[in-house]
Amino acid sequence: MSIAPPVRLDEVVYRVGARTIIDRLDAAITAPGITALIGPNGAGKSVTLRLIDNLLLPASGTIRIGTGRAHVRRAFVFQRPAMIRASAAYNVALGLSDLGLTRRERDARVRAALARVDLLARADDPATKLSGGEQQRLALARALASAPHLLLLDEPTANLDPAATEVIEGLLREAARAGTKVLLVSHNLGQVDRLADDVLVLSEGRAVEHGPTRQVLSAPRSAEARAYIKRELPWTSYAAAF
Ligand SMILES: Nc1ncnc2c1ncn2[C@@H]1O[C@H](COP(=O)(O)OP(=O)(O)OP(=O)(O)O)[C@@H](O)[C@H]1O
Repeated sequence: MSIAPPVRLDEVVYRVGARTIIDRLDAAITAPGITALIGPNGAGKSVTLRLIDNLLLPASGTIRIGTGRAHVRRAFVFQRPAMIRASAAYNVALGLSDLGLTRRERDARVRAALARVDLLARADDPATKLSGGEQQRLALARALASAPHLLLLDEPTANLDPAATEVIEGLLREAARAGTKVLLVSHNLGQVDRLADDVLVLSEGRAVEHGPTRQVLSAPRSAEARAYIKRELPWTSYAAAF
């Protein structure tokens, strides 16, 4: 059981050329559990995840993860998972290389992770030959195998059928219960409603709202959040609230 690390963004700015993509973003994601990042296309959700994972560097502002006392193990599941041309099992094992495990421990973890996403039977198949949805499950297996303190996911179920989506949602709940802090980008507000403890709404590179899921989805306070959520509402149980 790990302790979910807090994630704090303070006046974060990210630019590409002259364009400001993230514009003085402030957010304090301090509660454990699952936090959803929502907002319209181009709002800056994926860039924010990459900034949190240190894959991008802000032009200014600060990002603090954890309390500074202990190393925070992170894992990222991208919207389009990148697999190397090797077996599914090898792709999962890659995520475990710097954990100091024995070969036997590593193999056991790989097998357990593959079983959790129902891909054990495909362990020896080339990862690049798996379907898009299978690769997405494999990416989650790779991420979970390292038992991360912080798990960042960008639309992890976008290509999955409903049964596979349910499996993934169950695994995310389980990880959060075990103490992993989960940050999830999703346009599926039904999923956000099912999974998230709190919701951070981004619009034009800024955080326009952050609160408990029920409150944000049923009674958003900002005009931007209201406009976005209203359009997505037919998929949720909140339609009647508007
Ligand atoms: N390297 C880059 N070069 C140019 N523009 C970029 C770059 N990275 C991101 N952007 C732009 O920044 C904006 C925010 O991108 P981001 O991918 O974070 O949006 P998003 O909220 O995740 O959107 P979506 O819901 O469509 O996935 C977009 O307009 C995107 O085109």
